[in-house]
Amino acid sequence: MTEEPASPLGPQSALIDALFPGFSLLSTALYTYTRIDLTLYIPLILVVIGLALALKYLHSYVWELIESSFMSTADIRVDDEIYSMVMAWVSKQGFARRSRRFVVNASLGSRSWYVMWESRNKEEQEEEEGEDSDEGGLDLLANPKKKPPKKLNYTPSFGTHYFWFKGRLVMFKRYENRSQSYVPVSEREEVTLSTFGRDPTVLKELLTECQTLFTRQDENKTLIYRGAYKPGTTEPTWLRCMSRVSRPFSTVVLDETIKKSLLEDMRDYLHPHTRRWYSNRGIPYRRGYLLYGPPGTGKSSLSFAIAGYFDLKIYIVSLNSTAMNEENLGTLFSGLPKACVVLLEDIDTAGLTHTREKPEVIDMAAAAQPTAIPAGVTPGVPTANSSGGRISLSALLNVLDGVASQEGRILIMTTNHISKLDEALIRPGRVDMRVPFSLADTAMIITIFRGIYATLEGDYPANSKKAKSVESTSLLSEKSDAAQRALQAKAVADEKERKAAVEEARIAALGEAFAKIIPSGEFSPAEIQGYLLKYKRLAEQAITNAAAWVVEKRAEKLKQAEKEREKEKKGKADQEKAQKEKLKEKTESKEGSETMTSPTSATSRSGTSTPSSEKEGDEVVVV
Ligand SMILES: Nc1ncnc2c1ncn2[C@@H]1O[C@H](COP(=O)(O)OP(=O)(O)OP(=O)(O)O)[C@@H](O)[C@H]1O
Repeated sequence: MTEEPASPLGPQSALIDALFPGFSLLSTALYTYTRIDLTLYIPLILVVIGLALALKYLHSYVWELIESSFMSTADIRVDDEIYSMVMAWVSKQGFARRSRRFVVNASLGSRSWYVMWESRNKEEQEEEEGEDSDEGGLDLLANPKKKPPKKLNYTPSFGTHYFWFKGRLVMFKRYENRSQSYVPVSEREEVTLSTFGRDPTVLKELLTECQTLFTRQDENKTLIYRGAYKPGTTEPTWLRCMSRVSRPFSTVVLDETIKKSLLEDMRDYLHPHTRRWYSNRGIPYRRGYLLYGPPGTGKSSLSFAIAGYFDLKIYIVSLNSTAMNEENLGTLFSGLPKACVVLLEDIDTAGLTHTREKPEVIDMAAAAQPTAIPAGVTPGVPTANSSGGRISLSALLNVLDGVASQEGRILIMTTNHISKLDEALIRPGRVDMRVPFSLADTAMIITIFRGIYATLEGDYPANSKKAKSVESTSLLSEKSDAAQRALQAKAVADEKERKAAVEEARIAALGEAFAKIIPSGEFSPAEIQGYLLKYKRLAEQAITNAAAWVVEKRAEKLKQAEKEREKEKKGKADQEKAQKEKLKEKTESKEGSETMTSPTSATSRSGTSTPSSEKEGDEVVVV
């Protein structure tokens, strides 16, 4: 009889099992089937494990030593614009395209700033491509379904990726920072760029290249920023929301003298020497403009045109936003660049309190009504205003004048009702120039008409049928000699010029005819432009139908005015009713308290003939 093989493990099995769970089971099984005694190898296994751990530690220690002593590293902040710049550059590199594990982004809905930039640019680029291909563009209009799907963006996933830049090996490291558990996963990343060598010049060159590529996309564009919270935080910051092709200053129809003086004033203000001039005299280097006039007269358009003309970024502040308070506004203003345009639109509707010193305090009685207070406002605590916004006039003035407010900025405020504004807001020093806008007069109507119908450079893309038909005459005699060709070219140019002059005269005559039908000072440029856009390529038809449009528009305006009068009347009636009810309630509660007063006072009241006015008057008389 053969003896059962004894377990290879001795008493030390419990200790080994504690260190490596399941070891005894594995070694017994191995011994049963192969007769290999694993316990004999325990020292060897321990040595191997120890060595592996030591090597791992050594590796990270040595690598850290190399990184700190022999490498240069740039940490890329994910909440800064540089992140978008680096990612946009990386996505165009071969190593990113070859990467087998990558991050893919498709929509603007993503929280990543890079995606916002990238998608927006792709959309703009696609739109521009659509405009350039004449036939394709029309095709898309006829069949919108044909629009190609949005392109996807690929960037390498978490890990270390290597690439060559200017003959140097560069490491692009993207990893998740697990310690930031309070921010969304998509924002929890860290990005670094490193290269061998103690000189970081190559990294700086790489970052400059990223920046150049990024800003090249913005040439001739006005960049628009709005206030927003930093991803995953409640810290306000400026977020680039879009870029627009800069609007030529000449396309804003405004009195030429006003336009000229405005431009001269701004040019002088932005001159490099002006800052010193201001500081020498102890005057804060700021300038404010107030654009006022009826709606649709070009106030916002002029603001954007100014930003484009001086190549400045434009920062739009929404004072009506429920998230806007003095602290947030202050943080935003302190984050403004040295020279920029800050736009406060429709300042009269921003719901600023009209007194500087007395912020409104919410009535505790009204607070009992569930709808009386906007969400997030504490009863009894001074509030900025009563109409939704959170900012008071004094808070706004503090921010505009305060130390945090960046010097060098151009502040533009627009309003439809200058009379509604507090004098403090528009006093000299805060508003240095007031620019009036008005409804379209005859000259403006003609200019708007010409602006729509005159053929401008780039109206027809080079490859379009119309452009080709204009150029075709020059191809007629390719075989003729040089002198002949020069003569022909001149003849073609002359012919083109003559045609352009004839066309210009025709449009001017049509413009005058149009201006005779449209009454001066009755409609805004926006209304006239809106009407003409219905007949974009049919100038004559626009003139034919203009009289009917005027009649229709007048009727519409009358109706609108009637509606507003009704609304006003109703508002007044409601107000009166509420006042009466309040008075009634007050009298009733007073009478109630009087019946509850002491007999002495009751006697004295009945005994003395108190004048009725005193009886009904305020508490001071009663006391
Ligand atoms: N003076 C103008 N010159 C050229 N275009 C104008 C002018 N006024 C209005 N428009 C056109 O009308 C549209 C609306 O203009 P804009 O938004 O600038 O007016 P606004 O005065 O700022 O209006 P609101 O007070 O309602 O904000 C724009 O498309 C703009 O092109």
